[in-house]
Amino acid sequence: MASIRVENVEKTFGRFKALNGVSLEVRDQEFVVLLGPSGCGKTTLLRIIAGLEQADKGRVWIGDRDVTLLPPRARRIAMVFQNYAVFPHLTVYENIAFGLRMQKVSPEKLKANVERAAALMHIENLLGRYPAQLSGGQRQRVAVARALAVEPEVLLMDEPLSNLDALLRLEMRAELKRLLAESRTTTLYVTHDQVEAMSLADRIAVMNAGAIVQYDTPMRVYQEPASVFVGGFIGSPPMNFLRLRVEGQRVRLGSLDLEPPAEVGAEVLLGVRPEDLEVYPAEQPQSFAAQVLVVEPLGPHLLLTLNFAGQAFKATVPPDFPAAAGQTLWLRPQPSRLRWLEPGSGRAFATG
Ligand SMILES: Nc1ncnc2c1ncn2[C@@H]1O[C@H](COP(=O)(O)OP(=O)(O)OP(=O)(O)O)[C@@H](O)[C@H]1O
Repeated sequence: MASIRVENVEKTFGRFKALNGVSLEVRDQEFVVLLGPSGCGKTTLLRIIAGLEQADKGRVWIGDRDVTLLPPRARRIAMVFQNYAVFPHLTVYENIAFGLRMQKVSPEKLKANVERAAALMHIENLLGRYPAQLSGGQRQRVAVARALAVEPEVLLMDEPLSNLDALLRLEMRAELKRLLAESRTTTLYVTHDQVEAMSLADRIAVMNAGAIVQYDTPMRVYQEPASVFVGGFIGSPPMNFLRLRVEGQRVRLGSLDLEPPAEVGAEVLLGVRPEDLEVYPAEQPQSFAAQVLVVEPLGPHLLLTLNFAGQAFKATVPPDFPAAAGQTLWLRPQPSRLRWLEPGSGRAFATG
């Protein structure tokens, strides 16, 4: 097992800059998720680490080895792809053994590694079957077992759950979390699914337009997004951003009198998550009024869309909360959960 270090990697396709000076460090045994919208460069970064793509600039280390110029097979990595390509004409055993046969390991080691990887993925009883006789989730586990069988120093995974239907995907997510925790392999995992990223990662590297825009634990990324982009990309519904005027270093929001960071200009964005707004049917001290535009019953809660001074935002309330379109409600944000951001750049102000 080993750490991964990427330093200042750039990659251009024609005139399109897919990676714009990316640096990233994944600690030994850490599980890091690369998260971002389609086209932001996640797969390109993973392929550069795997050696399937050459960077224009920058370096890649695995452990203390500079692998920048090494071919994929010399990097001691294993990859699991979206379409996980298990070979249909080979049994589960032979699928898992595939990489080991390529490496020409001894028959004893081959058998031991296949059995260990199969046990880790809990598919010992399926070794004699062919892929056509497996469920999607089982095939997925064969692909992960095959990757782990070669004892890679790092495991690279590119959207490994995206071919599964929604329910199986949910099940496999928890399975994978448990199984990979047992294997303790350093893992870099690509997804555009923010819930998957939150669920699996020790740390999330959020990417946008060829750059890493925040790298932190899931809870920090969720509660303290570095920008409007991150707050909007993570969380469903996303974080609300209210544009407010600053007067005499204060921001008035209904009867709330807030102190923004010292560096603010004439306007500021106030970021607050829907679940961090307390909602009341009658006027309260330290609150602001808003009109209900839409009520959506979602089961565990009602999702409200409200209007404050021409700006729409969301809040959640318990399912039995009396809310109807057209009504006025009063909202009080939890002070510790407020986020101040700069309207021009969308960046969060540093908090103390
Ligand atoms: N071989 C290539 N030739 C030209 N452009 C490419 C090539 N590979 C990737 N790109 C472009 O580089 C950008 C980043 O692609 P990449 O596959 O890394 O994105 P991604 O974040 O993984 O997206 P997705 O989630 O859709 O897979 C995209 O705009 C893509 O079209």
